[in-house]
Amino acid sequence: MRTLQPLAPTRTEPAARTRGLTKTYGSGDAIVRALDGVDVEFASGEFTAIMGPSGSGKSTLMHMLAGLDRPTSGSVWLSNIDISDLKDKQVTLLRREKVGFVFQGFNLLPMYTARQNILLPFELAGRKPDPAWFDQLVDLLHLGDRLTHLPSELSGGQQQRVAIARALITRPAVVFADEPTGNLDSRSGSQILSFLRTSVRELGQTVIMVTHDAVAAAHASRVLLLADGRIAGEITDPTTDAISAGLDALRVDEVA
Ligand SMILES: Nc1ncnc2c1ncn2[C@@H]1O[C@H](COP(=O)(O)OP(=O)(O)OP(=O)(O)O)[C@@H](O)[C@H]1O
Repeated sequence: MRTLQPLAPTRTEPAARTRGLTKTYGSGDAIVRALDGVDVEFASGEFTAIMGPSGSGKSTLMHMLAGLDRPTSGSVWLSNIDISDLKDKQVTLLRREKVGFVFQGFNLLPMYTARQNILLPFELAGRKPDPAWFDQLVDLLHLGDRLTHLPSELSGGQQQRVAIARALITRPAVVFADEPTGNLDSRSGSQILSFLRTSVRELGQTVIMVTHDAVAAAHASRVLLLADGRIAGEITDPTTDAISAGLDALRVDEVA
């Protein structure tokens, strides 16, 4: 068993934060305020789940934080860099360096082996990976005997473990996970959530996960509740029951 090396134990500034973050779609009577003046911070080395009713702005918030879309107004800092005013090309380069993604549908390249998929971010950036870090992640995610396999030869859980290794290989400031267990059975899903939690607790990774699943969110150290494009609440050290109660309270507010 290898000794796990923390990512960067001295980092103290938030991994990501927003001020007055607003995103509207459409105009006039048809305007939709997907995010409405959101102020939020994500500490380095924290595992946050973002929850809320359908249409509350979860995906929009994640896209803004990851620099995949632009705010209408307000600011987003990723690793203390204000990305709101950067040019598209600068955001793309920053995202490549600072952000890892884990998607519901795994999003692996079908003609690449597991090893090639994990190393893809380095291929794109034209940089060399750290072989010791690669070995450590492969060990941690139990992928040692799957590296030469294509995604079609892997189970869903194994494919998602490859996707997590690919997200972590660049030691990004933030890993964004979008419903990472949505396509998995409960056993594989719970393994994936444990790996994400281990990456936070033992490697110092910062993870921000969007999910509808209270059981999944209970693996996080904090749950942010969104409603109508605003932060409607926060639960620290969440349990499934506390999360369900928080979501129920939002539904009651919606009906009232
Ligand atoms: N490209 C777009 N054009 C117009 N409206 C949009 C667009 N993207 C999102 N919206 C609207 O913004 C609001 C927030 O959407 P968002 O997808 O962020 O919610 P969500 O909480 O992720 O929802 P879900 O849980 O259903 O995925 C919704 O009212 C949605 O219809």
